[in-house]
Parts: sequence; C-alpha cells; structure tokens
Amino acid sequence: MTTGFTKFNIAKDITNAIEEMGFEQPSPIQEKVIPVILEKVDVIGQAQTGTGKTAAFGIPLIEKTTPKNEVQAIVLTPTRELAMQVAGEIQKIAKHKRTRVLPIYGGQSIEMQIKALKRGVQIVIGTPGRVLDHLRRKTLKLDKIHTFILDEADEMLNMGFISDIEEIIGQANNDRQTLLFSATMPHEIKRLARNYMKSPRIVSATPNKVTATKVDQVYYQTFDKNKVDTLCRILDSNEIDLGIIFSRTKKGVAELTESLQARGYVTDGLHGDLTQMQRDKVMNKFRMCKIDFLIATDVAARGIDVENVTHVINYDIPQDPESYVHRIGRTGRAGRQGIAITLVTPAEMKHLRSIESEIGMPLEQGKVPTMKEVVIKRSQVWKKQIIETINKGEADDAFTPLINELLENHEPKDVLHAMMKLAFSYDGIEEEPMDFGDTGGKPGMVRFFLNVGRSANLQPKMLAEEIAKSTGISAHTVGRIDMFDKFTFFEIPKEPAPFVYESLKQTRLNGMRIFIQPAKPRNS
Ligand SMILES: Nc1ncnc2c1ncn2[C@@H]1O[C@H](COP(=O)(O)OP(=O)(O)OP(=O)(O)O)[C@@H](O)[C@H]1O
Ligand SMILES: [Mg+2]
Repeated sequence: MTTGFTKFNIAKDITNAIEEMGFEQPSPIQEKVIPVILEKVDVIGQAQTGTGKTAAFGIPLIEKTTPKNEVQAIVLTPTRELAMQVAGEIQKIAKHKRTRVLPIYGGQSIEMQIKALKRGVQIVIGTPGRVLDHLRRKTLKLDKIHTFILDEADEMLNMGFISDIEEIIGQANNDRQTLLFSATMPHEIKRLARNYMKSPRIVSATPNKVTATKVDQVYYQTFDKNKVDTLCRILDSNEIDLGIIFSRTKKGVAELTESLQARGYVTDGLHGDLTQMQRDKVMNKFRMCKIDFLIATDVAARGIDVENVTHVINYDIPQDPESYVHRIGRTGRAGRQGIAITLVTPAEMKHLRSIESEIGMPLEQGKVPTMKEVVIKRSQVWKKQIIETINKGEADDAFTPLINELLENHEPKDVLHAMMKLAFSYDGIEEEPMDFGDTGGKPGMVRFFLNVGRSANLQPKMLAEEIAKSTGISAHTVGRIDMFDKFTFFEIPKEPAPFVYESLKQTRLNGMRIFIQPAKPRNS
C-alpha cells in the first residue's frame, strides 16, 4: 500500500505507522516542510492551528533517529499536557522502529524519570523547567543530539522561559539541526532564531488567514453581571459535543467550574494550581468525553488536540491576538468544522476590535438567545429523554403517592406544566432588557443626552463614528443626531441601547470625559 507519504523517501516502518494513524495525504505544512527538514537545515515552520505541525517535525525526526542508545533529539513544549501529547504522537510514528520516546515534565516523580533516562531513551519531550533540572543533575545530556525542536516557541518566550531555553540550548552540541514551530510567529522569535539557528529557512503554509480556516467565529455582547447567565444560554442553545471554555485566571476557572457544576453541567476545570495528578485526571476525563466542557486557563490554549471539540468559548476575552488564535484553534482541527464564541463586555469592545484587526477579519455578532428560545431548543432534548425513560419502564415507587395525589386534584396538563417550569426554572417571565422609559425617541429608538457638542470640535458624523468605535455597533445604527453647541441628543435602537449606554459611560470623546443619560420626553 502506498500512501501520500511514500514520496518523501522515508523508511517503510514509518510510512506503515503513518498509515495506521489514518493519515492518507500529507497536510500542506507537512508537504512543504518534511523535505526541507530531511535536508538537515534549520527551519522555522508556521502553519495554522490543527494542521499537523507535530507530524511535520515528528516524521523526519523519527527518520533521522538511529538505533543508537543515546539521547538523539529533544522537543521542548510550553505545557506538561502538550509534552505528553506530542510524545504520544511521536511514539505512534515510531511504533515500528521501536524508538524510545520519553516525556519529562514537572509535577511528575523525578526519580521515575531518572530511572527511565538511565534505561536509555532516544527522544526526550519536555517542559523547559524539568529539562533544565535534569541537565543540572546531569541525568540528561544533550551533547549528541541531531535535532532540537521548539514547539510553540513564541509561547515559551511569553511565559518567560527564555533564559531556561537559552541555558538548555547552550548545553546542546553545535552540529545539530534546530527547528521551531508555531501557528504564530511574533517578532521576538527572530532574536532567538538569530542567536541559535543557522540561516534558518522559513517555511510557512499559512494562507491569508491566521486563524483556522474552518472555525466560525462569533461574539456576543454581555455585561459583567450577566456573564454566567449569558454563557449558560449559549451552552443550552448550541449543540455542543465537546467544548473548551477559557477563563482568564485560575480563580476564574475554579469559580466558573463550581457555578456550572451547580447548574448541572458536566464539567471540570484545568489550571496550573492543580496537582499534576488532578491535571491528568481532568485531561483524561475530557479526552474520553466523560465531561462535556473543559474549563481552562490558557494552559490549554496551545497545541492541545482533542478530537471532536466542536466549540471553543472565550468566557473571558483573550489578552492578545495570539492567545485568541491558539485558543480557538482547539476546534476545527484536521479538516473538521468548529465554532468559536467570545463573550464581550462594553469595556472590552475596543479590545475585540484590536483582535479583529490583528487577525484580519471581523467576528460575526451573535444574539444572546432569550430564555424562551433556550427552553424551546432544550425541550427537544427533554422530550427524547422523557420518552426514553418511559420506555425503559423504570418507574420508581417513591413517586407514586405524590403522583396519585396530584392527579386526583389537578389536570394532568397543569401538573406537567408546573413540573416543566420547575425543571427549566422558567416562569415565562423574561427579564426585561434595561428599560429607559419614554425618552422622546422615534418608535423603537432610545434617545440619549450627551454633555458634549460642537464646542468640543464634534460633528454629527464624527460622533456616530466615535460611538461605533467605542461600542462596536455599526455607525449606521446610530439614528437621528441633534447636535448643539454644548450638548447633543442622539438615538439608538432599543436592542443595543443598554450596551451602548454602558459602553459610552466609560469613554472619552476628544479627550473629554463624557456624561450620558437617557433623554427626557420632549414636552415634559
Ligand atoms: N496528514 C494528516 N492527515 C490526517 N490527519 C492528520 C495529518 N497530520 C496530522 N493529523 C492530525 O491532525 C490533528 C492536528 O495535528 P497537530 O496537533 O499536529 O496540529 P498543529 O498544527 O500542531 O496544531 P496547533 O497549532 O494547535 O498545535 C492531530 O489529531 C493529528 O493526528
Ligand atoms: Mg502543535
């Protein structure tokens, strides 16, 4: 059997293994970079998330590795979970060559690792801290390696591992090949490349877009105080197989995990304050689909590859565009489709716009579903579950007296109605969107008063653009503007009005702190 990989002229043991992994054709980055790596030159490889960069360096790595019993290559990764995963993928490629691959990372018994290293391994995959620890103890030597690989190099720099990495590279022999891979390559990487690589070739398979091609990207406007509720509505109204929810801080992850668990979601949290055993347990549960959602800090943003992640949700907007690109890249991998959702508060709209401009495309705005919409969506799932339960015939005697009593005194339909209301905690009353009362606007519009006007060097068109910029709505959404010397009235449609109000309260216009309030009806 020939696969699309035989053309690389690599050992049959390897092409067989690749075939067993289910790869038929090389991905674009593999196509481009494998021949170059096989030429033994230094390479900076860049391609979108989920496009097979691991095998792109893993395949030539295994091809170059000999049966000699010494450490021949090292791969550094920013997180422990990624070290484990990359080791797993490389092990699969090496299956028929019997290359010994060992992940070494913090939080795991160092004695065990020392024993394994003594027994002899050919490829080490590790996190910088623990690798350095072994080098200092002289339980690991890198003076005979043919390849040095940095996966997610830019992230390791972000995490402040630069001096660790330099110390590790410093202990490697000079006549090695150095490879550097990531979906994002910010400028700082260049310094590292200049100092530690020999005229690296840049091989990029990134089309015009930085973000993964098959990920639909949507954002929802919300307020801080409504965030959990907004999230739950989104979770309930989307068909999510497996999702990752990102929060900014460890504390945020812990709190959100608790509040989602309390609401009945099957979920668990992953962050750096957990013990390694806890981290492994959570990751395993997630990989085996025993939880529906993984709630995580950016520790899960890079490289993690879990099949069937259909949704990534930024509960907290990521701090920078790179983090955004990598987080949402946990879905839409290996040619699959994915959805990325970002929650944005008024104060964060500007930040969202800057992410959009960095990734070179706007995000689509989603409408937070109403409770009624959520109930209608969920009721289909409920119907199925109820019928399944009826069919199983697992009636429990404990309920019988209550059921009899209720049915004797009430209509069955009323009883069911009441139970459904309770089950969904839905009483049919939607919380009203913020109501500004009569503000004297056109029907469907809210009129606002603003304490600046022409004397602040403003013009109506400019104001509309400023409003659009700081709130994220389109400038056309701004309705009638009546501008006077010292103040202005303008109208916004009812729906985005609360959001616009919350946003503008916190901005400045032409350097002036603004004061905004819903207007009074004209004739009062
Ligand atoms: N040629 C191929 N054919 C089919 N599947 C592949 C191929 N190459 C890699 N894969 C699979 O695609 C998935 C993503 O690969 P990988 O994790 O290497 O992506 P990546 O480019 O490193 O992404 P990230 O930037 O997020 O780290 C993995 O499950 C991998 O096994
Ligand atoms: Mg990767």
